[in-house]
Amino acid sequence: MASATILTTNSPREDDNEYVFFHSGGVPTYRKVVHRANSQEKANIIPTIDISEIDTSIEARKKLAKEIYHACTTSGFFYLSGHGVPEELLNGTFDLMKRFFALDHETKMDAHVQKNPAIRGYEPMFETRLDPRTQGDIKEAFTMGDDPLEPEQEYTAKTGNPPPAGMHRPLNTWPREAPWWREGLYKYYNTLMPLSLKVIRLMALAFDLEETAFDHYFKFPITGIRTLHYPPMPKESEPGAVGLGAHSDNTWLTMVLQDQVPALEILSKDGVWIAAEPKPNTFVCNVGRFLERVTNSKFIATVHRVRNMTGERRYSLAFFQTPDPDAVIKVLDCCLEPGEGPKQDEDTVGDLYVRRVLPARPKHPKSNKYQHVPVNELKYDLFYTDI
Ligand SMILES: O=C(O)CCC(=O)C(=O)O
Ligand SMILES: [Fe+2]
Repeated sequence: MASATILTTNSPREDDNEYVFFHSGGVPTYRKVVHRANSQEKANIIPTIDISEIDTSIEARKKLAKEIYHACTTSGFFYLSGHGVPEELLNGTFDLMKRFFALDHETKMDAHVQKNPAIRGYEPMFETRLDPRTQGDIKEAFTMGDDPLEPEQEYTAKTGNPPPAGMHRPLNTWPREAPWWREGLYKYYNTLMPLSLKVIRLMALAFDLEETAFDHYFKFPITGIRTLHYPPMPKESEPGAVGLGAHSDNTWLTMVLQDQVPALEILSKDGVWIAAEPKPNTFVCNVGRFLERVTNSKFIATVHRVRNMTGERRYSLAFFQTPDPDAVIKVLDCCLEPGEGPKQDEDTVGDLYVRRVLPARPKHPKSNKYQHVPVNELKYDLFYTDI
C-alpha cells in the first residue's frame, strides 16, 4: 500500500474527502487518507499494556517500559489495563457525566467557556471546529484543569510555594447549581494525576534513563480533564461531519476513558483510519506533541478523531498531562542519532501550549482580543488576565 503523503499546506481542499485536515503544532496540515486497510494493518496496532506488576520491582517496570517504547514508536497509542483504578470510580464517573450533560442548557451555560479567561468550562455543541470544512464538532464538553487557587489541588503542599503572583482568581469555572459536579470530577482528577505520573516514569525508563528523569517537568503541570458527550450524528449530516475533528494532542500524555460505544479512530502511518475499539476497564493512552518533540519524533503524536455513527450517545473523558508551563522543551540527548539535529527549536511549554489553544477557539473572546498578535508572540500568562 502506498505510504501517506504529508502535505503542509494552508489551502483548504473544501470537498476533498481524500484528505484529512488536522492541527499539528501551529500548522494546519492536510494528509492523504487511504480507504482500505489490509487485515495486517488493523491487527494489534493498539497493544494492551497491563501494568498490574508496576509496583513489584524495577525489573517489572523495565519490562513494561519496553512495551511502552514499542507502542509509542509505532502507533503512538496503547490501552492501559491493570491500572488499579477501582471499577466503581470509573462507573461512577460515567454516571456523573450522564447526569451533568442531561442538565438543562442554562445550568450548564452558567459555566460557559466564553466567560472564562483561561478557556475552561462548558462547551455547547459546535463550539469548536477542528476541521474548517465542517459546521463544527458534534459534541458538548466540560473542561477543568490545573489551578493553583483551588484547595483540592494543594498547590502549596505540592510545590512549597505560594500561588504565582498575578493570579487573583481561580482558573476553573463551575456551574453554581451543580456542586456535585466539581466534587465528582475532583475525585477522578486526583486519582488520574498520580497514575499518569507513574506511566511517565515508564516512559523515562523506555529510553534507559533514570525512572525519575522526567519528574522535573511535572512539579505542578498543565493538566486537564475534558468530559465529552457525543450524541449520535444526524443521518443528514454533511459528508465529513465529525464529533471531534482530526487532531494530535497538545499534551505529553493523554489517557482516555471511553464507554462501550465505538467512535474513536486513529490515523495509521499508512494513512488508514483504524478504530480504537472500547475495551472495558482500560484507558486509551496516546503520545502528545510535547513528548513527540522531546523525543525528536521517535514517539509519535498520532492523529485521531471521533465519529459516533452508532445511533447511541457516547460519553468519554480525556485526562491530559502536559509539563509545567515554565518547562523548556528540548530534544533529549538519547533521542539524537549521530549527526542528527533537533527537528524543532527549544521553547517553553506554556507558550507553545497557548499558541495552539487560542487559534483552535476562534469563538472565544480571548482569541478575539489577541487575533492581531502574531501567534509566536502569544504568552502563557495571558490565561491569568481578564478577557
Ligand atoms: O473522546 C475521545 O475518545 C477522544 C477525545 C480526544 O481525542 C480529545 O479530547 O483530545
Ligand atoms: Fe485527542
